[in-house]
Amino acid sequence: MKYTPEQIINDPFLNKGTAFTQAERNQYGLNGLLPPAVQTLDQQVKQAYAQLKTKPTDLAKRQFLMTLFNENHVLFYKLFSEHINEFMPIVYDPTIADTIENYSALFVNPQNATYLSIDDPDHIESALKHSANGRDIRLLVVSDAEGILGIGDWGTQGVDISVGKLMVYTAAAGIDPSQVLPVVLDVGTNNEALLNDDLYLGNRHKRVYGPKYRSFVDQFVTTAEKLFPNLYLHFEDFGRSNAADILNEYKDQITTFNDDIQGTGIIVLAGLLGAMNISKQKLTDQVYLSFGAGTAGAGITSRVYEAFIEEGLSPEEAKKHFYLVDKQGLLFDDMSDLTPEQKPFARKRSEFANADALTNLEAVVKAVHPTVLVGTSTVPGTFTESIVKEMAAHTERPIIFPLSNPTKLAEAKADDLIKWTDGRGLIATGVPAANVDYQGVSYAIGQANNALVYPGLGLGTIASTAKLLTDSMISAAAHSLGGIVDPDQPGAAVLPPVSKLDQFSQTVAIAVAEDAVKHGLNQKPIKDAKQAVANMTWQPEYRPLPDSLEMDLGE
Ligand SMILES: NC(=O)c1ccc[n+]([C@@H]2O[C@H](COP(=O)([O-])OP(=O)(O)OC[C@H]3O[C@@H](n4cnc5c(N)ncnc54)[C@H](O)[C@@H]3O)[C@@H](O)[C@H]2O)c1
Ligand SMILES: O=C(O)C[C@H](O)C(=O)O
Ligand SMILES: [Mn+2]
Repeated sequence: MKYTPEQIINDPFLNKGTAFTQAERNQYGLNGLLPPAVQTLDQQVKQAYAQLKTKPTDLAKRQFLMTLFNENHVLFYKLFSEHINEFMPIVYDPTIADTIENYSALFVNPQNATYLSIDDPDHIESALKHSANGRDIRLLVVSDAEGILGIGDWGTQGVDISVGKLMVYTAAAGIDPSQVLPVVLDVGTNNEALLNDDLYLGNRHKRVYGPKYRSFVDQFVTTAEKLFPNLYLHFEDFGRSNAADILNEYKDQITTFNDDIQGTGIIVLAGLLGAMNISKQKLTDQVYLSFGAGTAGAGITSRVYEAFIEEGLSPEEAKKHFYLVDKQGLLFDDMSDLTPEQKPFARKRSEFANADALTNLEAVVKAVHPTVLVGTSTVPGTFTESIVKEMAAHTERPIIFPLSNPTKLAEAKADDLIKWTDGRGLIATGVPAANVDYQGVSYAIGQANNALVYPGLGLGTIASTAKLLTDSMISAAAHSLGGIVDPDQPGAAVLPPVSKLDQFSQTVAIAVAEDAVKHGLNQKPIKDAKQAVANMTWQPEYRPLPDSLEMDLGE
């Protein structure tokens, strides 16, 4: 394909805006298509940051940043990487939830995403091909948007979670933005508000389930694998009835990852290991209670359980440490509506004198005395003062992770948890939380969000050319985050700070790549996993336009 000068300026992968040098303006026919001044990338970054600062709300800031992204990827990522701590909550969770809820009304640009419709499976291949436009796609994030964060079903509007997750991959781990593709599978929506909204941009019918749905997903997976043979396929925010089934179907065949199940499992395990470093306790002495045992809750439980086994417990011994609470209360093995992921951790009624009364969190906390309480229930405010105080009465360092996103759905707020536990709580939240000052100590609150690990995990897996993503690689990722925080500092956080996300993403990536190579999963020869990760890491800086670029200067 030949480019016209205009097309270069309008292609976010090529555009440098005012940073095109005079020589480039001469070569590519850009004279007069830009203001005369030639700026450096740093000058552009400063100017864009100043403009961002004039925006009154986080949503307005996000829209400004997305406009920048649509115009110029290098500038967007340079700006993002210089302000990672400040921009994460704007580009990603929690502000991303607002943009998903308002996607159709705010729509201006498809942002190089691919929109696949269950009503039009014949166009899966051409749509993926045309979106990739000849790019070497190595990483694809796909969502069917049935379970966006904790806000439910958002149909086509969920495309923004694929876009947003990919932005974090690049900002955190330096995945080349020209090698990624965000995809939404529009299989309908059960969100009545969307179905009745004139502006809604997705398919206007109920969500399709069953064989037709699965065959659509399969057609998508097969086609994507065919078109992009070196693909790392990331699934995000699928519903509870599909997420684990889909992962189980493909995880032993292709390099694939479910963020809500596996990514969340890694970050929570890493947070628990961080908590153990602080409390000097043993992981295998903990009593673990999951409140909300859906995709994330069951995924985390399974990962932490595996860690107990790795530390030497037998499966029977390990299982005794885990309790799942869902809508029914404590999950018992005689319940007819357990998911396959819940079943292994369901308890026997005979273990309790008052089993039939264990239908709410408070009763279960009283009965089992958890030392770890993880919330993935989507029900805000459920870690109440009396529940937390009851838990804290029976353990020296209560570990409490209210993880439901976005902010409005969190089971508790960090400052309340610090107060209610008299500063003894080891707390992490799903969205960023400010330090909590309590009785002369400043408590740093870790962010137990899968965004702290999925970028490094993906980079390490892709760089190592691993043919599968294994439990061993996942475990390596979870164990790699130790040693960054000083656990003996008063008020230390259980996880490293987001401000260092770009640094520790490299640490995670190297640990994952080394594990893959150690187990012979690499498809291409790799001498040095660390070097392979470094070679794969993209930097936001202007490069010469490709030699292969052919110009149509109309002369
Ligand atoms: N921090 C993170 O990295 C992270 C990662 C994944 C998910 N999450 C959050 O976890 C939450 C759940 O996500 P998911 O993908 O597991 O959703 P899901 O729908 O698969 O699971 C939610 C579970 O909570 C249960 N639940 C609903 N009401 C309840 C109640 N009153 N009491 C007890 N349980 C109840 C549901 O029955 C379901 O099993 C979301 O808010 C999501 O944002 C956070
Ligand atoms: O998207 C996030 O912020 C984390 C997680 O994947 C979620 O679904 O909540
Ligand atoms: Mn998610």
